[in-house]
Amino acid sequence: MIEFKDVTKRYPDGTVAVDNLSLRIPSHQITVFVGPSGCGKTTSLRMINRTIERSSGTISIDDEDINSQDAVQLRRGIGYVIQHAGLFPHKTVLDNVATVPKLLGWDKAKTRSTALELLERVGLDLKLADRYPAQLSGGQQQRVGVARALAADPKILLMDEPFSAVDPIVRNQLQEELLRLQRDIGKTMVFVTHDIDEAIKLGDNVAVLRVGGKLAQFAPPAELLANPVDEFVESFIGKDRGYRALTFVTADTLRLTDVPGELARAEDGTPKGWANGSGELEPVGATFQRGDSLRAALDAVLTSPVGKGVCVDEAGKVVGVVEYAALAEAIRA
Ligand SMILES: Nc1ncnc2c1ncn2[C@@H]1O[C@H](COP(=O)(O)OP(=O)(O)OP(=O)(O)O)[C@@H](O)[C@H]1O
Repeated sequence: MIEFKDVTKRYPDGTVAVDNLSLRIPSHQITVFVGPSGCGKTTSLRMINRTIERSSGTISIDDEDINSQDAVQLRRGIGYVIQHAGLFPHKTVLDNVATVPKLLGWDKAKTRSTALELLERVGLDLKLADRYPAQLSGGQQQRVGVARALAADPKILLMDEPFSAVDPIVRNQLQEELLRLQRDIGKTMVFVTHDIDEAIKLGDNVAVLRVGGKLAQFAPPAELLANPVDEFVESFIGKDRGYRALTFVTADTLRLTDVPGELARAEDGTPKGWANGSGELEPVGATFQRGDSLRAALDAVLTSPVGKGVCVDEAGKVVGVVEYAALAEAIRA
């Protein structure tokens, strides 16, 4: 656990970037700092690895004050990923990833095998290992940045707007990959973004900061959407919060009805289309599974030509359909 207790950062010109911040960042989860420009997200993050020193208060990692440790030693146990990846331009991808292992004096063979394994883990084609950063796309550079930060197997990973310089499609892929990676590695991640959707998607917990470096709310995303503490948080979360909150409710208990005759199925049980009475099949629309969210189920209903969402199992076989009424019932519950 990383704990901030009454932490304040006042820069030499008098700017108070972080004001009396207290919060507990749980281990093995993703905690996101989000808020408008200049609210102290980066300052808060960088105080954890002491690239910025706090003015007062304490920050501890697993109950040990970070100021009682040597700053260089501390930083070696904390991975750090920044916007534009911050790769060394004159080093190959492999050498970038191997930076910390080399500093730690690992032997060549172990360094190389670890670097290659990490590149694979973050979804990079190993053919790119000998390229230079300028020969990669923005998304690929970010993956290298994550691999480099993970190279010495740090317990903590700090990420400062790592995905904000790439286009929305790549950004979405990188977010999905980060969640997949986190399921494997279970690091304590602290992630900074100004994008509330990114915060809600990635965070197990979200700290919303307001300008002046004050904590407005610290809560899991579902709670933030359901119960914003004040108008600032509510307006920062934006519109559609009720709809977006459906992401955090599973479709497990939805009442399904039997498969109607009009839903044509292939031999393997997968849906083929809705019969429209004139001998043609209309596309099924989106489908959902039991473990998906109510939002996915609602999407299935809305994209269905007959207003019935098709529920499938893992193999894609139809298990039932859901109608508006059952969905409305589940949403109200
Ligand atoms: N070295 C510095 N000297 C003086 N003021 C600074 C310094 N670095 C940051 N600040 C100020 O501290 C406040 C918080 O900055 P910080 O970079 O932590 O915010 P942020 O939330 O990460 O912003 P952004 O989303 O724009 O990156 C801002 O008002 C900023 O201008």
